[in-house]
Amino acid sequence: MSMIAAFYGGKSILITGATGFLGKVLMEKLFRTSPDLKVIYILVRPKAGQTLQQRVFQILNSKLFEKVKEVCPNVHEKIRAIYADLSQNDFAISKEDMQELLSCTNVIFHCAATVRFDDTLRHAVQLNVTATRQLLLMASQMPKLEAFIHISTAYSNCNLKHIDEVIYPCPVEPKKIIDSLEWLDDAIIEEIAPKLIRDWPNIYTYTKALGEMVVQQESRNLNIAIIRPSIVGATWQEPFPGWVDNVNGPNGLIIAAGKGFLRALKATPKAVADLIPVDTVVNLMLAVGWYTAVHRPKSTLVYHSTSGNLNPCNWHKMGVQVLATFEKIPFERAFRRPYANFTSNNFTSQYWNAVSHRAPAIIYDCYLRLTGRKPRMTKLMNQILRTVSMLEYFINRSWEWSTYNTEMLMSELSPEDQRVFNFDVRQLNWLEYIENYVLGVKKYLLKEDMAGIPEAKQHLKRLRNIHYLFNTALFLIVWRLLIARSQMARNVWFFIVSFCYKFLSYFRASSTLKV
Ligand SMILES: CCCCCCCCCCCCCCCCCCCCCC(=O)SCCNC(=O)CCNC(=O)[C@H](O)C(C)(C)COP(=O)(O)OP(=O)(O)OC[C@H]1O[C@@H](n2cnc3c(N)ncnc32)[C@H](O)[C@@H]1OP(=O)(O)O
Ligand SMILES: NC(=O)C1=CN([C@@H]2O[C@H](COP(=O)(O)OP(=O)(O)OC[C@H]3O[C@@H](n4cnc5c(N)ncnc54)[C@H](OP(=O)(O)O)[C@@H]3O)[C@@H](O)[C@H]2O)C=CC1
Repeated sequence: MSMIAAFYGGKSILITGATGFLGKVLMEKLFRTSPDLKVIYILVRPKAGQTLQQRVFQILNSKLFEKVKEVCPNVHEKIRAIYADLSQNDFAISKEDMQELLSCTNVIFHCAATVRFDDTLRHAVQLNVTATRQLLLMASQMPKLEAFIHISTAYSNCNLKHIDEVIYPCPVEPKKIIDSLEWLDDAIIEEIAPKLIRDWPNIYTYTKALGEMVVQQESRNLNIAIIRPSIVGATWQEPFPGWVDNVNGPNGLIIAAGKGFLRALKATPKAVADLIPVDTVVNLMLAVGWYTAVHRPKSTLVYHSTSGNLNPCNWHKMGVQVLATFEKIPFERAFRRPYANFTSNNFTSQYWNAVSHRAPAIIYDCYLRLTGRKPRMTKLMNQILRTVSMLEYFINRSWEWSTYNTEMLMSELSPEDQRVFNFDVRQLNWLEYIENYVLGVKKYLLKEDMAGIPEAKQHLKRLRNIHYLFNTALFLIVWRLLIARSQMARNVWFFIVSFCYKFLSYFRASSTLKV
């Protein structure tokens, strides 16, 4: 019997960010392993014209939840969506809902955040710092609360090289920042933002670091733990391999590479690619929830959910495997044949951007214009290159994250829990994982049918022929121009032609002698 699964039985669990990538996998696992849990409260806002109920319905009817419905047929009754906007005061939760949350919640998983690297400082602080403080205040009024699990990121201290499982202080107190944002106007805030974030690469990682400080300062006598995942990737095993549902992080790049838009990347091939499967993170979250509630550690423990120090993979190995998978399982209607050129050199990277990215986009847009269609490739390419530039910081460096607490927790689990809530990344086979990942991107993100693979392969063959034809034509044009304008080129041309002629004559003569 799993102790962790039993712990969540009969519990009321509050999840923020349940409609996000991590949140959905967390809910799925909870329902599947503890179908006797009492209720999961999720704080949701209406979005993209959908009401809360429609959003919940869509999630529960997705492929991700197929297994849950077998184990927990009344899952619809066990999920209670509460209207909330985390960027508002008191989260805009109604009095009745707030009362229910305060009196019933046993465990909180705080996943909600803005993960955009380019968000405004005001919005990122509201979501990643102020909302965390507000939730902690709520938690302090919950008599039945047993554990508060805060999800941060392994990159919250990416201005350091070696990162321990401790909370590091930020140069400016979060409270001072929250207070000043109340009276400063947006223009001034954006002006001071670069000075505040100092050596953090973006507002996201900086505000996540502030969020951790808030957790430390406002923890009161709550049982709190912080989990820091690195780059969260598709599912490894559960509920099935390769599940993904957004274009963040590696996913967007895999699409761009598979469709042949992105063929070169400014990345350090030997830098560690610290990906962690989302189900591994979720298993750790559930184990930490149990451990924090049952063992009540004296201080706030931080757990790293990273792969680099236990089972490292580098960007080169990852790129090679991604490309190998594209060979077997190509994406449909590719723009060019997939190719991966990793370079850490600035000049080479600029060169590849011009030759491999911008030039083909411009040429294709000219073709669209000439055929009376609206040009779109340059815009798309600019968008991809902008995204790549935002991710570059993370693919050109390696970090060392210590994992003492995570390993300690692993050793505390029973063999059954180690199996059901496996977060031992040492067992991960990267090649298999990456293949399933690419397949998952094709199936669940691009919604491409496997039956289209032969046609996709044919399309790639056509692209290869066009590529050869284009290169040959280009070579001939350049050569013709050179011959017309340069004596040296004419001499070289004369030399080659006479050499070929002599060679052919010799060949013909020797074959005549043999006869
Ligand atoms: C050479 C070839 C190589 C081949 C081999 C490849 C091997 C594999 C290599 C793997 C390398 C991995 C490196 C990962 C490093 C991650 C580090 C993370 C570290 C921290 C982790 C964390 O702790 S935490 C989560 C991370 N947090 C994000 O990762 C958000 C980032 N991101 C944004 O901060 C915004 O994204 C940003 C960028 C501002 C743009 O912002 P933006 O406004 O310009 O664009 P948007 O994102 O809004 O997208 C506008 C619309 O384009 C749609 N779209 C976007 N990309 C699309 C696409 N590729 N295909 C189709 N559609 C796409 C999208 O769906 C929207 O569509 P719609 O408007 O309809 O919704
Ligand atoms: N994905 C990754 O690579 C990593 C993620 N993390 C952390 O994990 C956590 C979850 O990330 P992930 O699932 O990937 O992110 P997503 O962007 O997929 O999900 C974010 C969630 O936060 C919710 N949210 C955002 N703003 C509000 C708001 N104003 N009111 C209510 N809810 C809001 C979103 O709701 P809605 O659907 O309405 O937008 C969504 O459910 C975050 O804390 C992130 O920092 C850490 C390391 C890596």
